[in-house]
Amino acid sequence: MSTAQAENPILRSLNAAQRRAVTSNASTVAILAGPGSGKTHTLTSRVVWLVQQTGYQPSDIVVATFTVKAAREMKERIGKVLGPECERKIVLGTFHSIARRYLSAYGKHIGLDSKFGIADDGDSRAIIQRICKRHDFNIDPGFARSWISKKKAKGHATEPASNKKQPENPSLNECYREYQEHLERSNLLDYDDLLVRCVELLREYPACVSNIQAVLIDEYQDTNGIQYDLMKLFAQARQRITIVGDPDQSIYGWRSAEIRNLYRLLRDYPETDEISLEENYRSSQSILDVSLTVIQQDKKRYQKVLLPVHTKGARPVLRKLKSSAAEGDWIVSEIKRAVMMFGDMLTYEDVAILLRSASLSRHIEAALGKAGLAYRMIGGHKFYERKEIKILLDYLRAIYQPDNNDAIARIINVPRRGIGDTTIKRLIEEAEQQKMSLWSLLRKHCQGTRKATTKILPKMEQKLNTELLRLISNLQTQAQQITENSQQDLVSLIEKLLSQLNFKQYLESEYPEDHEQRWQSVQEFLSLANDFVRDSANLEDELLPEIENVDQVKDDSILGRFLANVALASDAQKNDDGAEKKSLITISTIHAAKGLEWPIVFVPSVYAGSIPHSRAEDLDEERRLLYVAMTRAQVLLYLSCPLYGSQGMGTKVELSPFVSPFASAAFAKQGTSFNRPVLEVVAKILGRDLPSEKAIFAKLPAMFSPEDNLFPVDPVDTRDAEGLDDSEGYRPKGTKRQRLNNQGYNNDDEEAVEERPWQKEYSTTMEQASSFTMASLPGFVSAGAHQNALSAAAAEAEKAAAAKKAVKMGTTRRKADQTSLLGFLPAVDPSLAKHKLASGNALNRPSSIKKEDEEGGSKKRYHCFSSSPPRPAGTEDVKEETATQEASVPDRPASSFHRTTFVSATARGGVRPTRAAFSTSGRMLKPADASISTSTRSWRNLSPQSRRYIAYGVATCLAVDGYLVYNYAPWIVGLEKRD
Ligand SMILES: Nc1ncnc2c1ncn2[C@@H]1O[C@H](COP(=O)(O)OP(=O)(O)OP(=O)(O)O)[C@@H](O)[C@H]1O
Repeated sequence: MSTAQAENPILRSLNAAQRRAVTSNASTVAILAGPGSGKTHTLTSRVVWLVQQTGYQPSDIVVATFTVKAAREMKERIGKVLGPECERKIVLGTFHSIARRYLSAYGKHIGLDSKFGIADDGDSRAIIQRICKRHDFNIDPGFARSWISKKKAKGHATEPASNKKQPENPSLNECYREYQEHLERSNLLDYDDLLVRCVELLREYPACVSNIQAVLIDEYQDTNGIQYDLMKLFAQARQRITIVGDPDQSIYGWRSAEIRNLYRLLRDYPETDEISLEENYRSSQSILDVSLTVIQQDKKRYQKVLLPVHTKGARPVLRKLKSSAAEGDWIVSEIKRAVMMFGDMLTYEDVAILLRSASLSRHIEAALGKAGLAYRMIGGHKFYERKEIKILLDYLRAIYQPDNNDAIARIINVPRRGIGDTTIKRLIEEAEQQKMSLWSLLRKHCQGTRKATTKILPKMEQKLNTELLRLISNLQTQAQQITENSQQDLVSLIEKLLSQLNFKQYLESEYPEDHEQRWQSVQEFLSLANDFVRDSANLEDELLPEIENVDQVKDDSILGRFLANVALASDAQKNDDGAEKKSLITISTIHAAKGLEWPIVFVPSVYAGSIPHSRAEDLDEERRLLYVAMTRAQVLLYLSCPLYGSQGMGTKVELSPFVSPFASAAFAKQGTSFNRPVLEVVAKILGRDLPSEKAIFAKLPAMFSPEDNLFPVDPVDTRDAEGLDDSEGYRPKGTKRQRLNNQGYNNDDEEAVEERPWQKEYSTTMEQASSFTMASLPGFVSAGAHQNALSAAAAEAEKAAAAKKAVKMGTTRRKADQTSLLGFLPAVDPSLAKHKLASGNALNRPSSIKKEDEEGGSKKRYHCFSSSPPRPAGTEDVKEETATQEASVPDRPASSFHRTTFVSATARGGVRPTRAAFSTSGRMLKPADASISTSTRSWRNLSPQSRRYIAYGVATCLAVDGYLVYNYAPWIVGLEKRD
């Protein structure tokens, strides 16, 4: 390296190979390297180098990334070095967003109306579904959708019929043709069209990219055929291309990503300067070792070196849990433990939970919600997919582009205008048959200029005319004014729309149970629109550079740009950039986590059927997915596997074959002890300051367990042995738990406990997250919202229980407002009763405190051990218990079942009593209301089986109610006899 290079600040943070890549003079540079080796870092530095040292104009550089999030991060990094002015000028974004900008500016040269809209996935699916139904095609609409998409991705979009290879089902071609016609009529482009039409544009009108000096592509291994063509076409003027990629991280095969593109590049550009980066800067050595063990099972892969720069660090964990619900609870407890034990050094922001599929989020979300931990989701459904927001967006789409049939169809009867689904369907069909837009058809109907084949009653016509057509036409005028008159803005347009629709009242009548939350979302939508107006006030930022003699359309409609921004923001959550940024745990699909990193990563549900996925065609790609997930971790990596899958206790699962061969050798069975040496290594890898022991201990809450010992390490399937039923703490509405009498319960009508119709706590998954999303953080789900959902579900369950009780009065002596604890039973793992806490590894005391003790100073109890007091000898119940071998539940006054560890928070050394009172009929009492305890039978008179059930019920109540929240592990709970 020359002295000039050594002094250059861009190069100072790079190793030799990275520097070579950044400064290479070759036209084509291919950087192929493993995860965490600094590929993105190098690519960003090369952009800076090309601007600062080579003298390229920022607007002559195109940088394509794979996700919106990655684009934003790269922009930020570049902005920090080159300044915001330069950052804005670089054409940087996803392939789709770059294509949209070019099509909007130059699309007229290929006959495209610059006011085109974007059909998102939902729109495409709906259109295809209608076509299949209309023609009675014997094809699955989902399959047709992906068939069409694949075809377009492979670059055959413009001539579907010319494909030599006949499709298995000829209806597919017909469906494709109609679908395409429909999009054209509605002036819509779907995601694939954006790329296809951009290829067409750049081929037919190369002048529009004649200024491009360099094209840089991140995550190259996931580009597909059409993206490869685009890359080449963008670079056609100077042929300068830099790509970074890793074949081991190719995970988008299902989206037609072509790993072969790597070989194509080397073939098409034989002079390519190939550079490999061999040092991993991200992860600890043990995380890297275990990740490499996973990927090296693929013998066909392209071998490359990847060496850790960091020390070993904590051993990755592979934890087995009884059920998916227990897995969620364990993840929560482990997150809390890590955050607490690292003091302020780690926050919830440092934690990611990466899922093979979005539907696996349900148990995790439930556990986080129960614990009150806020989180954000990436890769699931988003803010813009909430019902109320979709309605507003459809109105805005209709205003911007009334020929958008789908948007019009969705709002014809929203708010209700008495037009039924059948009429709407007929109208759409009529419009499609007449090859005219729905909007034109409706106008003709209402103006009486068309003899309708579809009958609409005159009353409906009038409503349509006054409520929909006039509204849209008026707002169109206003939208036009926004463009012409800067005084009018997008927000006021939306406000007018809201008032004309009486949207607040509409939400109140349509969604009486959660209209307030929905109205809050609407407010949030307004503030997003406001932010958009503010951020894109300068239209120049959006424009491509002027090229001599090349005509460019200036997309000056802020509404159009706002809608495009919404459509293309599908894989990004807008971060809250407000002053008080909350520390949020991230839940993400593995796909959406590509290119990102977190200090702590959890990969739940590592079982066959989940990863590899049961429907996956390419096992190697599934292995690469797991590899991508594992290599996102910097210092702590946790894999977990329940005994039963997320479908419930009926689906026993096996550990993933990708880890089972070396599970015991490579992984720890439970979370590491966070002792000082471990903390120090973590601090060193992350380059953060480690708080003092004293500072950490001062913040530890009472009853806090410093070890990962709240869940059995080897859970046993006690289902059959215990005769418990097989749910996981929730069951579908209407199904009944087995009566305890059948289980040998004391056959007395007092204990003939009636069912509580316990509902599952959460119906949300990442796919249906909209109803649980917190208004103040777009796309983020608040724990509060979950709590509300939980309370609502519980209230409903209570009501149903009371109603049922009214019918069955006499079967139980519980009062109407009392609920059976038995509803909670199966959520508690019976095997825990036999669980022994690990010896040793108790929490270390801060050295200063030890010293104080030794010197006879004030005796602060920083930790203590409790164990069960000796049993009262010779009592009747002890005998009974011995006789029946039911030793799992003690029959003595309140105490712990097992020895356990806890920490006192008070200087007085007091520990909150670990006991709970309850009435025999099942009502759990908190200490505060102990005086109203009305137990009619003594504990002693219950059978051991009954006691055990009640014990578990109480234990779970504690967890659910949040009482003794740090101590909710069931075996810590004591029982108190009350007569
Ligand atoms: N030379 C370097 N010195 C120190 N840290 C580095 C260096 N190069 C990269 N890093 C750091 O390593 C981490 C990983 O870098 P980066 O995200 O660029 O890797 P990557 O190869 O793109 O990873 P992946 O393929 O997994 O997305 C980042 O935190 C980055 O700041």
